[in-house]
Formats: sequence, C-alpha cells, structure tokens
Amino acid sequence: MAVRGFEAREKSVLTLIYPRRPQQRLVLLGLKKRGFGQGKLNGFGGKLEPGECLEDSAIRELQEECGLTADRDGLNWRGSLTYLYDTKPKAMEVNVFDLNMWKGEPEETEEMKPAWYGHEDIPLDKMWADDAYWLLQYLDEQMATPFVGRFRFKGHEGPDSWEVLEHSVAPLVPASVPRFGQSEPGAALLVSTVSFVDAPNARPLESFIRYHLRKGFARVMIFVDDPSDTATLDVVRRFPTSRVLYRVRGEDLLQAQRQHCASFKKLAGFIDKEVSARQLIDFEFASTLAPSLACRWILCLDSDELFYTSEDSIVPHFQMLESQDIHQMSYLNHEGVPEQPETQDYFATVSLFKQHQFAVPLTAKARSGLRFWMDRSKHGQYFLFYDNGKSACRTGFGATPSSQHLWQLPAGHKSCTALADPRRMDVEGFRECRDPCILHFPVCGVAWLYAKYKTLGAFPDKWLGNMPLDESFHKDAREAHLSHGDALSALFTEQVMLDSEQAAAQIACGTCVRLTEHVTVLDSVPAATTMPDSTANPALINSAVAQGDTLVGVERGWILSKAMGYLSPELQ
Ligand SMILES: Nc1nc2c([nH]c(=O)n2[C@H]2C[C@H](O)[C@@H](COP(=O)(O)OP(=O)(O)OP(=O)(O)O)O2)c(=O)[nH]1
Repeated sequence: MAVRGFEAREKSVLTLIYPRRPQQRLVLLGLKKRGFGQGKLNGFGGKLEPGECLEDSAIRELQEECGLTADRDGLNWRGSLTYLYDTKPKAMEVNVFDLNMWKGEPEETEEMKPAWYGHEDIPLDKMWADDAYWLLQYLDEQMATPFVGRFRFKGHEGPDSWEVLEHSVAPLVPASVPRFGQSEPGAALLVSTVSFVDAPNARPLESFIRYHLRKGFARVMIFVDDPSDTATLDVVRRFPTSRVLYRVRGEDLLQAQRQHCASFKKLAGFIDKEVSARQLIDFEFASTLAPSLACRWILCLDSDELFYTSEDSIVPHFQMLESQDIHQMSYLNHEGVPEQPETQDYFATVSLFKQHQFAVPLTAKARSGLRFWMDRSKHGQYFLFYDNGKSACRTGFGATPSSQHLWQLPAGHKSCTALADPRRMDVEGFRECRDPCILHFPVCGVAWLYAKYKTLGAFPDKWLGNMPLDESFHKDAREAHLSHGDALSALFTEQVMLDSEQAAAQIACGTCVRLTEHVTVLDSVPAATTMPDSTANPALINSAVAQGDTLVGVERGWILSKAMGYLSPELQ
C-alpha cells in the first residue's frame, strides 16, 4: 500500500472578540449583515490587514463592527480555533479574545447588529455550528484556557455550513502558558534567529511557530536578522503577542546585548560577517530574558528544524527532566529527505527522514543503507549537515551557549544526552531518548537550497575565525552557488532528493523512517501524488556492501554508539 504525499494548506488568520460582563454573565454578540457568515450571530472580528498585528486587527475590527473602542490591555487571548471547510482550500485560524474593558456603547454598523445576551439565552441555533461545542463552556469558565480547537465543516455557506463533520476542542495543555512573572514546571521558550529575505516565501516560519505552540512551548522568541525582512515580520505579527515575541536586529538590540551578554566582547568582531556569531549572542540574550518570561527551559533552533514529539505536549517531558534535576538534555537529530523537487512549506510536506546513525539498527541491511548515502555523497557523508543534535537547557542558573548545539553549565549541574556518542565517551550522561527528537529540514527543495546559500553568501572557511570547516556538501554548495550555474540544482538531484524506489529501500533497511505527526498538526492536505511504503526492491538494499569490507567513516561511530548504549548505567 502506498502512502499519500502531503501538500501544505494555506491558512488565513482572523480574530474573534467577545466583549463580556462576566459578573452579570453577559456577552455582546452581533448579527452578521453581509459577507461570510451572513445571517449568523457571532463575536466580532475578521481578517488581518497587511502589516497589522493580531491585537491591532482585533481593535480595528471591533471599532468597525460595533463601534466599541478598546486597547491592547483590555484584550485577553484565550485560544485558537481552526476551521476547515470541504468547499474551501484555505483553512481559517481564528484567535479568540476576551474583552473586559472598552469605551463607548455598542452601535449598529453596516456589517453587524450588536446586542447583549445572558449566557443562558444564547441562541446557538442561530450561530456557527461549532459554537455548540465550546462557546458556553468557555464563557462560563468551565474550560481551561488557552484552548485549541479544530472543526471540519461540510461547506462554508448554505445548509452545508451547519454540518460539522469533525470536531475537537480542548485546553492546550496544563501549565503551558504561564503568566509573565510566574514560573511553572515545564514551561519552555523556543528561540530562533531568522531571515526569509532571500527565501521563496515565509510559510515555513508560520508552520515552525504554529507547530511549537501547538506542542506546548509557552513562548516563541524570534530574532529578525534583517530589519528589511517584511516576510518574517508579517508572520510573527499573526500570532498573539503574549506567546510570540520578536526583536529586530538593529542598534537597540545591539545595545541591550552589549549590556547583558558575557559573550558579546568575544563575538563582537564576527557579528557583521557570521550568522553563527549573531545566533550565539541572540541565544544568550534570550536565556537572560527567559525567567522574566516565566520560562524554565530554553531551546534554540534554526527555522528549518522542529522539536518533534508524537505526544500531545512537550511539557510533561520537561517536567520529568526537572524532577530528575537534569539541567540540560541533548537530543538526536534526523535529517529530512525531500521526495519532490519543490515545496512551498517543507515542514508541512516532508515526511521522510534519514535517522541519526546512532538510531540506525545494527544490521547488515542497515549497513548497506549507510553505505548507499556515503557513496552518494562526494565526501563520504551520511548526513549532509550536522549530526551532534540540539540541546534544551534550564534557565536562570547561569548557563551560556557554547555552540548552537550545546550549553556550558556552571559546575555541579547535570547534563544528559540522547547521543550515545563514542567521541565523547560520556557514559554517565547517556540517556536513551527517541522522542522527543530534532527534525532537521535542510534544503528540502531546490528553491530552498538556492535561498540558503544566497543568504549565507561567501562564508569563510573557518567558523568564528578558528574552527576549520571540513570538505563537505556545505562547502560544495557554497561554491556551486557562487558559480551561478546549474551546479546547485545538480547537487540537489544527486545528493539530496530521493526517488520513490530508493525511499522504499531506505525505509526497509532501517536508515530512513516516515514520520507524519508534524504534517497532521499542520493540517496538511493529502496530495494527489503517492509515496512509497516499505515494500522495497531487495536488489537495491543488498547491492552496496561487498563481503569482508572494512568499516569506513560514520560506520565506526554507528557501531561504537551501540556499545556506549550497553555501557550506560541508565540501561543496566
Ligand atoms: N464561530 C465561528 N466563527 C467563525 C467561523 N468562521 C469564521 O470566519 N468565523 C469568525 C471569524 C471572524 O471573526 C469572522 C469572519 O470574519 P469576516 O469574514 O467578516 O472578515 P472581515 O471582516 O475581515 O471580512 P469582510 O467581511 O470585510 O470581507 O467570523 C466559524 O466557522 N465559526
């Protein structure tokens, strides 16, 4: 049986505001007089206008639709609802706000006719059909907030808009969004330094933020690397300011970082030239802010990575680490393998992953799979990019980033790793952990490959002035891009993308896995194209390794990692 591929689904972002007098159990609703939802009673709100942020859009819509004047302090974000209509390709993500303070009296406008309703008098049969599943529970505080809901309707107008085919609504996760100034176990901050200036579009950033918020990260902090990056700014403004914060590169940020970051002096000379220097400073800066954002954990990722878990939320995982007094945890990373040459949004469409070599089973078939990739790469690489994972770290105790992958902890704090890495021989710190893990989506489409190397430009052969870069795909891609020909597309076809027959073979031998939780969370659409399952052509699996062959490169680490696993006290 073949697996259907995935297409990204576009989402419009909207607001839905309920002015309320909770003491009297009253809510202001409006009868929609025209356009989408005409004839139905609803809260107030609408689509964001270009350049507008969520809260300002809510304030504008409220004024336009019922004449009330509000400010940001009166608005309280309570949750988000996704609406899918079988008759519309675009989904809607509706952000629900409470409003408890405003100026003026409600008045009828061209769009809406407002009136106050007691909670028990709300005429659900005159409202959108989904309201029956959540509105009263929310108004009567019987449902913890923030909540997240998903509703699929048969149609978006006429009788079909009364028919709900699928519904789910639930509190997001307990304790995932602490109030500023209060810290709650497991609350985590996700940080990323981002540039989409040269990118085909910024939809992956929207998916990046949406996915992590849905998995229970309390807040996301985005450093906008280039102030002219309007694509990134448009995305971050589509999320509630209580959950998604952003700082734009410029003199103000530089000043603050100079003042608060111990690494500033050391890295100052590289800030203009190397994104990695800017990242390290951003990460340290974010870690100094994390406690005031009520976040006990920090995780710094690139905008082509996800913190993957098949669980509903990451919060219990971080709570468990806290209960065991672990201050840092490093996770395995797996590398995305595109099966199509182009995608608008790699997070929403790529589901095939080359597993980290330490997670690959110790079998002859798997060895031939490793060899397949190493032979395919000009420099004998299994992964085309890094294989040393990424780490989450506790905040507020003086840890500083020593690289993009690891934090330096003050003495006496416990650090653990899921990478059974013989290079480190850290038997005590090894801790088996397959979920969560990091999914890395580097260059998952030709246009993304071009964009990445355009952004990186003619980067130096030495990282931060002294660490030489190995001969690798990364360096070849830099040269290919600078040569301005088709060389980069050729690299993509020869070393990055996989055809369907080979994909099946790689799944069957254990190097690759298919993971789909992220595409489900992102509401991707099953595509017309199919992808292979694990029924593989045996000839492809057994062809690579000749009898009596010696171990090369990454194979040594792969085998030794199993021994590390056995030695670990954790597994005894
Ligand atoms: N309860 C509920 N509310 C919905 C659904 N779909 C949906 O858009 N809404 C809300 C979100 C918005 O507040 C409002 C729709 O906004 P709108 O289409 O009037 O947006 P707008 O004012 O920007 O657009 P326009 O009329 O000027 O064209 O209805 C739904 O299925 N259920």
